[in-house]
Amino acid sequence: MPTEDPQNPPVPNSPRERVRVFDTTLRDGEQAPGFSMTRAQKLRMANALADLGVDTIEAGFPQASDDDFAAVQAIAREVRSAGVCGLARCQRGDIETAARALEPAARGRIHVFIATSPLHREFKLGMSKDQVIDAAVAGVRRANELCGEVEFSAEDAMRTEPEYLAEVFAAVIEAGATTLNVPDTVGYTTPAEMHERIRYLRGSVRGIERAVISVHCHDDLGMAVANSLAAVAAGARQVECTLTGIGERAGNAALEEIAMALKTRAELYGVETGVRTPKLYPTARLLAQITGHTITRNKAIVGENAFAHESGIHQHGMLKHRGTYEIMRPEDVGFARSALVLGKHSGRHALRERLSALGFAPADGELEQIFARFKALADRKREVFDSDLEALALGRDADEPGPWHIVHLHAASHLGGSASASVRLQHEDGRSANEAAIGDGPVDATLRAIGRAVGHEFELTDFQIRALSEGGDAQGQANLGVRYAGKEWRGRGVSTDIVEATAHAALEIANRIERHEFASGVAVGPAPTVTPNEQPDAAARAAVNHR
Ligand SMILES: CC(=O)SCCNC(=O)CCNC(=O)[C@H](O)C(C)(C)COP(=O)(O)OP(=O)(O)OC[C@H]1O[C@@H](n2cnc3c(N)ncnc32)[C@H](O)[C@@H]1OP(=O)(O)O
Ligand SMILES: CC(C)C(=O)C(=O)O
Ligand SMILES: [Mg+2]
Repeated sequence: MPTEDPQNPPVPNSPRERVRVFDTTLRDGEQAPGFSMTRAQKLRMANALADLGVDTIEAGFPQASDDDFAAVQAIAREVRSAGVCGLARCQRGDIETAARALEPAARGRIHVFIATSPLHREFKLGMSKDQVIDAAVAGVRRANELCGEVEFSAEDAMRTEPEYLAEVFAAVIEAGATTLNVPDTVGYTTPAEMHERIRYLRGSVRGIERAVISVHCHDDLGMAVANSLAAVAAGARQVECTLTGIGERAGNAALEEIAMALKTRAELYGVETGVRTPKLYPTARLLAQITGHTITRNKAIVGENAFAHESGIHQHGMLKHRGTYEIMRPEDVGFARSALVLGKHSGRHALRERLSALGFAPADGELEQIFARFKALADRKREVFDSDLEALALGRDADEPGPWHIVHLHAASHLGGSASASVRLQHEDGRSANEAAIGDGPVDATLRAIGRAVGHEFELTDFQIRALSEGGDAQGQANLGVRYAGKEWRGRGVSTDIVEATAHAALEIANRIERHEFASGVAVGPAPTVTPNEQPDAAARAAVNHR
């Protein structure tokens, strides 16, 4: 049975028990090489985490540096809807510094820790079992004098003798700790071991009913989330995690995976978190933007492929019933919709669906021809885009996209001033166009110049740059969305130069518009969202989008 917890009332109108989310993106996450954030970045991220609905934000280690102190203080001052926590060793200086940084917090928490395992006691700290208990108790007492909430962590708990760990926890509860954290500091444990350890602690620690049991898992063996969930199943009621799993070495348990596992398998765990899951994807994107580390495409929950399907058999299933290949709704984690990506693994069902969304309704024989050419093209390209499909449907060569081609492009930015671009375009009918424009940066100036050259006023609705490879000669892909004639049009361009990639993307859009306007009897402008064929169970149908 779960522990009765006076500090952790059930969510109103909900029969489920609440599991608190303790986010340590800004402390453990930031500790990883290459993930340091500035004070302003940490503050921005803290506000986003509070909006996401985490219960506590571990904002930093105030003793680490003046800037970390200032970051924790600024977050404590500004964030009101989540608790704010600072980490401290069992040393008076660390604890008093943390208390000062947390002074302005609406709900501050000092997180005191000391390692308890034999290896850490003997080789790192040079302390006996009794000395570690004395330091832990003194640290918690001092923190308790200075702050309303005290959490204690037994670093390397999962490699600590269970009976000794229970002794340490009993002592710190007596000293005033109200959250007891069980870290698997080096990601060594397994779900079965974790379950057994939490069960043991709940049954053997004196005073445990007065504290919340927390778990803090690392991912060295790829089991951080599984171990955290095992702890919850055994009665832990706080999980420590980071967005996208950033953290020491292989990282921490990923917040978004825990939140969605508890939500998706609620019948199994019988608990819930306060995480506003539709904010997961945008918040993860913000973190990636701040740290400069992009989210891996196949990452669970927030990766670009999490709701994308390229295989024909899966696409066919998705078009019939989303539940065939998706266990979560994309909108529940912040994606607009599922995506059916056309590539060499796709089949006729998805192809016909996409062609129809683009305004083409080929008869069966015609579809067979388009399908054969589509497969040949897909064998050569990584993905087949709308512009390629249009070319195939119109009987053009997809590798000869025209009618406009770029002959010359020059873009320059001027320090402290606006940027300029000039383009020369050549049309297949012999016309050429020279235009120049200024803009807020070379990309903007290039877009304006191309728009002028082809005679369209583009209203930019989306602009993203994605690295396709690494290194100095990395290829970048520009994805553009523009509104023209009341419709949304998308284009992509690839180059080692992002301005050039953007120019190719803009030209792709211009060419598509022109081809549509030229091709008689073809509806202009694709609807960006495609809903599958009418099904009896409308709620179970997928909303899918083709990229
Ligand atoms: C598992 C974890 O994630 S723990 C958190 C890890 N995070 C960090 O270390 C980031 C912030 N750290 C720092 O900025 C620095 O390490 C500081 C400012 C805290 C300390 O720097 P320094 O005083 O130069 O010590 P240094 O880091 O080299 O060594 C750690 C010292 O803390 C001691 N120590 C380590 N953990 C604890 C603890 N929980 N309680 C008390 N003392 C501890 C070590 O025994 C060592 O003591 P010594 O200097 O007397 O030998
Ligand atoms: C400070 C503690 C909780 C920690 O990060 C760990 O043990 O991994
Ligand atoms: Mg850690």
